[in-house]
Amino acid sequence: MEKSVVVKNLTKRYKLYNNKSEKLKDVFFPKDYGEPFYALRNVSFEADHGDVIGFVGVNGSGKSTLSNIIAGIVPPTSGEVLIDGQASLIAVAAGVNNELTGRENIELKCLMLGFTKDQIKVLEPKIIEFSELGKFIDQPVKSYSSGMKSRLGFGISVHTDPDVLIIDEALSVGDKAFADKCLAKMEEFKERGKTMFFVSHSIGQMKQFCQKGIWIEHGQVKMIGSINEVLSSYEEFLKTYNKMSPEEKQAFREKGFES
Ligand SMILES: Nc1ncnc2c1ncn2[C@@H]1O[C@H](COP(=O)(O)OP(=O)(O)OP(=O)(O)O)[C@@H](O)[C@H]1O
Repeated sequence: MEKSVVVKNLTKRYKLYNNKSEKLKDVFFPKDYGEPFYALRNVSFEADHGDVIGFVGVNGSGKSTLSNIIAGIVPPTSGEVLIDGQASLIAVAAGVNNELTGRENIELKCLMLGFTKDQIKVLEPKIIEFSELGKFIDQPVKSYSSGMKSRLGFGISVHTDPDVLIIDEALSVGDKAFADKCLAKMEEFKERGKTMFFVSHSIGQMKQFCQKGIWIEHGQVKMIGSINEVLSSYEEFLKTYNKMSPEEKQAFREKGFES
């Protein structure tokens, strides 16, 4: 494949229900129940090999939905994502099974990615050392803090060498020392020409790390360009957005309801 990632006309529609009974009835009468909500609408873009692209947008604009679909964790309602190789997502709430221990998660994820038992024996100690989880590695992940889950997810993703790495807010929950270690690893990936998507509310990290930016608003691409261009327009918009009352902000975010 010439491009690293091709995203074509991606739409994700959820349905919102007022209660559980509505959700059940929707199975039988899908036209009558549930209010459609578009988390993404006709999103298209391409990434070249080695691109480091930041997704910006206010809360609820669709950045995580897009990240999850690119990683293959959430199916789109329509449209498609083509990836040259394997994509891996690092996010606080994704990719790890809460019922399993940290070690079991490492083994499961590596097996799913096609690593042999001998390869896993080599990888496992490296992932454990990177994650700095100590004896918690043999505790179920449901007992982990969000920072600990992020450490485990980060450790697994960077050591399994994906072709495309998606980092969704995973740095914001760790402490500074761990975030620095992750940023160093991400720089290493960048030097090796990997394609990366980065979601963060930290404008500073975006500027430091990304070359290109995609601004998502109401589930649609508002702007694609160099990271400096996109961030300067986005920061300009934030000046107005930040002055809105909580009600006005909510009304702005809920625009996805309009079909
Ligand atoms: N499973 C779901 N069911 C219904 N709505 C959902 C679901 N997942 C996400 N959404 C909605 O889709 C919209 C986009 O959510 P998403 O998490 O992609 O936003 P985001 O840009 O990543 O926000 P944030 O900056 O707060 O992380 C939100 O309005 C959210 O409520």
